[in-house]
Amino acid sequence: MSLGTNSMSNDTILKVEHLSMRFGGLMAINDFSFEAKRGEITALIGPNGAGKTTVFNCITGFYKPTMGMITLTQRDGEHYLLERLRDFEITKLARVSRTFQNIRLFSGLTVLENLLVAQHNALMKASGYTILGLLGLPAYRKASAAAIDKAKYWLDKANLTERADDPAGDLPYGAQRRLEIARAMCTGPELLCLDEPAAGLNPRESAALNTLLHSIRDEGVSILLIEHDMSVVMEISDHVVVLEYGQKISDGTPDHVKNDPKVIAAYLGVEDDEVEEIEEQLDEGTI
Ligand SMILES: Nc1ncnc2c1ncn2[C@@H]1O[C@H](COP(=O)(O)OP(=O)(O)OP(=O)(O)O)[C@@H](O)[C@H]1O
Repeated sequence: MSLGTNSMSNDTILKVEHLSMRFGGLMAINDFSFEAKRGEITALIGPNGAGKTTVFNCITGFYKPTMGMITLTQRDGEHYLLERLRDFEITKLARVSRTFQNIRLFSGLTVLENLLVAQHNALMKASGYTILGLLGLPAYRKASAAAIDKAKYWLDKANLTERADDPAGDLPYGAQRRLEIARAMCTGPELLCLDEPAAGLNPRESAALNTLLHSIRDEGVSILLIEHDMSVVMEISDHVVVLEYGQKISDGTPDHVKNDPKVIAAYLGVEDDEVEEIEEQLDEGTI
């Protein structure tokens, strides 16, 4: 649902307010709020089962939240309430794209074809949805050339130009991950949501991923990611939000979060009364 424009800060691309998600008797997300800033990489982290994927699924329309409001503000100030949109509308209207934990490419199509298929909707629109449009309309020819240019641009950014004509399924794992992200970029998102993009990557592939994510951010596209690999999170994120048992326990810069006793306790699996002890150890510099 588009709300038009209003005075909310245009620096915030995503505002999640009082989000709750119940599965039967389990409150997977409980009154969770955070903001992601435009042009930043925001990481959502937390121990296994903390609720990260559930939050992602609420933002991208796979789940309808039990309660709460999720506002996406585009560059031109247009607002969308994501919890009221269907998943395809979230991609098409609100311009939110996502990737999944498990790679979902068209493995029999070439690398280039994967990037062109992602632009199918824009091309069909330019054709006027007619065969004559496909064959002769100048608008279609222009859109088709633009689609090829965009595909070439993201092939280059993802360092995949040399593999453009190879089947996507033949690429090494890390290259498939970059292709998935390049494909998402071909849909022209304002917010890119990545579910564990570094999972299973070797250090070289991880470095190539970081380069790609930085180049996406440098174009002004905002990134929200779930990631388990702390070295990736600390290296590439501008802002980190930490979830535990469906609730926010920390929110700030990577440095702030890294030194937050509550976060250390959550990751070490200690009880609440041991947090003070960790605080003392942090002050003494013994951890
Ligand atoms: N569709 C569902 N039905 C029932 N329970 C669910 C469903 N999806 C998630 N849950 C539960 O909600 C809680 C949060 O799960 P979620 O997958 O969001 O956590 P996570 O932080 O992404 O975990 P991980 O790091 O292991 O992927 C878990 O207890 C999980 O079992």
